[in-house]
Amino acid sequence: MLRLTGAGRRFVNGTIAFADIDMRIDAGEFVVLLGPSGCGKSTLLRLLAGLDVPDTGTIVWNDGTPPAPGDIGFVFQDATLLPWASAEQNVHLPLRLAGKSFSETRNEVRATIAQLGLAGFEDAKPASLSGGMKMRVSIARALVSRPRLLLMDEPFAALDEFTRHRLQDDLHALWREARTTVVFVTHSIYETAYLASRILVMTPRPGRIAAEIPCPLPDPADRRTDPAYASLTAQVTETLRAVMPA
Ligand SMILES: Nc1ncnc2c1ncn2[C@@H]1O[C@H](COP(=O)(O)OP(=O)(O)OP(=O)(O)O)[C@@H](O)[C@H]1O
Repeated sequence: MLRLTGAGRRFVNGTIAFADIDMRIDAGEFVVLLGPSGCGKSTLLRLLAGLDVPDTGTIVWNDGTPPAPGDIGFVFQDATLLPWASAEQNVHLPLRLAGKSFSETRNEVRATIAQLGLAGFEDAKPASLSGGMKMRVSIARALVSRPRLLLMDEPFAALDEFTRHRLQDDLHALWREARTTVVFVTHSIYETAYLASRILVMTPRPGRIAAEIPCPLPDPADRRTDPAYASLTAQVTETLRAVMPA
């Protein structure tokens, strides 16, 4: 889908977020960027979203043109919902910004809400939803325009462990079904091993891709108890230990 070559980003204050990043994202992958705080993961996602540009290097899209608005969905750590709008209105927002009325997109909006397990909560305002439900609305909003690329920046970091597991399960099931290309940023080794089809490990700032770990795990109903999952988390832990400075 895309390739970054020698990409670097240096801010005006001199901070080098990342340097010499070579990476490719293939269509249908679930790529997890795993790295310590401040290694430039969010900046890298912003670059993939077209919200920022590299100072050095290039980003090349396979079909020659950067994706149009609507081709990329973005989910942040905070659900960033409009507090005065219902779940349904929040999910409709990107379609509204693309000039599509609610009446012409009602079916897509409601189907996406149902896909995220929120049928019956269409009229609920964010204040009446739990943290996990708000994040579900946020993911539905990112998916409603059927993006080619879904970028997720630590979306589950603020959730409790139970809610986090359920959202990981549901996201993984959605990905298995639709095979939307996902780039997911996290600090969590367990989350990485559970979700990824390929892991890119980043070093502390300036971030570099220090290791790549393919994840040939099967798609079991419960990956968490699979011995292959345990050995993958051990492999990721060992890789982190090897690439992090002492
Ligand atoms: N606009 C900016 N101007 C200057 N420095 C910035 C700017 N944006 C980010 N940085 C710095 O660049 C580095 C990388 O930031 P970024 O948010 O990409 O890291 P991250 O790996 O996503 O961190 P975290 O995991 O804590 O969210 C950090 O040191 C940050 O303080």
